[in-house]
Amino acid sequence: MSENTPKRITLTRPDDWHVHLRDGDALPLTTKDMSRYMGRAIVMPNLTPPVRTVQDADLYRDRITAAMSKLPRQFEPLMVLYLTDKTTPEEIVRAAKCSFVYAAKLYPAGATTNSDSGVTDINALHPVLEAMEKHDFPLLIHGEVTNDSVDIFDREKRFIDKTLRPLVAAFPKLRIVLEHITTADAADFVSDAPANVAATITAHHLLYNRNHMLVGGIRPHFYCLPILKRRSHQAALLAAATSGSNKFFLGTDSAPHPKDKKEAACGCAGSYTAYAAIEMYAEAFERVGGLHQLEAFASFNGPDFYGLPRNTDTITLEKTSWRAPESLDMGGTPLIPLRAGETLSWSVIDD
Ligand SMILES: NC(=O)N[C@@H](CC(=O)O)C(=O)O
Ligand SMILES: [Zn+2]
Ligand SMILES: [Zn+2]
Repeated sequence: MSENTPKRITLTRPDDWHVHLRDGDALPLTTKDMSRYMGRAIVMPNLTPPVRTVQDADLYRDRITAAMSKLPRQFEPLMVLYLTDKTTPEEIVRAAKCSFVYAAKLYPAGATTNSDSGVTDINALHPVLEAMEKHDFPLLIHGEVTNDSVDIFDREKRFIDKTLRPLVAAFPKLRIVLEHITTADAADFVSDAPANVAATITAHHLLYNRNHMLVGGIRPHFYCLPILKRRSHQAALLAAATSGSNKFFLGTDSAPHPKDKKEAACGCAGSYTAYAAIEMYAEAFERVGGLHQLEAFASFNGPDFYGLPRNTDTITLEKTSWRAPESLDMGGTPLIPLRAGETLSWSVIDD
């Protein structure tokens, strides 16, 4: 940390371009945490059953809005369709024309939490991708192959080589966000790709590597997909996020699972960070002397890529430490957030 690190920074209000709000009893907590200072949130559609149609998205958006109605401030939920083998080009056209669906998400079937209804053959999806390209409707991707034979630490790189590179070549105008990137390979691929290809990066992949998850005991709350990689990949992600490139932006991938589903013999993938997201990003950026790049990453690059206006008001962060809660209440079920009980060094203060 350099001596002239600021103790207080004011940023244009950020947005979260990748979050799991879940549904039902989870919504009071997830919408409360998201509403503290985020302007907008790209709401991931991997519910059970998933958000497959504009009508599903409309109803889900109503449930989110209802959960938010008692909160002191609101954020705007930007809805996303979940692509399946049965998605039609007509549904894409409907989504592109409606005012509240902003993208469609590709989950390779079996790649992550609630991806069972995902896409089994991307080649069969070509008519849908053509419609997306034609209507300038962004494609968001969970970029991992699912073959049993591919090592879990190699699944992102393999997806880039096997699927993403050909996809970008076949649909040169399609806007693509490679979500929650975790490797130097992904950072390099996105940096070198044309301007219509971008990536989100989570706070946890900037702050941690696989040693944090596995050395001295197995820590299930660090288990998320794509899995934390080795330290050199973490360094590459930090370099990309703080590089000043407009291709990288904030997406927390905050993904709550009940405590007993994480601390289990076969625990779920996903880490909950939304309660302290910008605070954790500030810590990561500060660690590499990149705080001056935080505003572009958190507040400019996302809306610019999606073709939406930047937020016009601001939030202020102060270097004041606070203790993260040991546990949160997700609709009557305990949820252990990432960093539970630990000290966080940045706070968001009211203007
Ligand atoms: N990231 C995760 O580990 N989990 C996410 C799904 C996802 O974003 O892949 C979830 O929904 O729990
Ligand atoms: Zn994912
Ligand atoms: Zn996610």
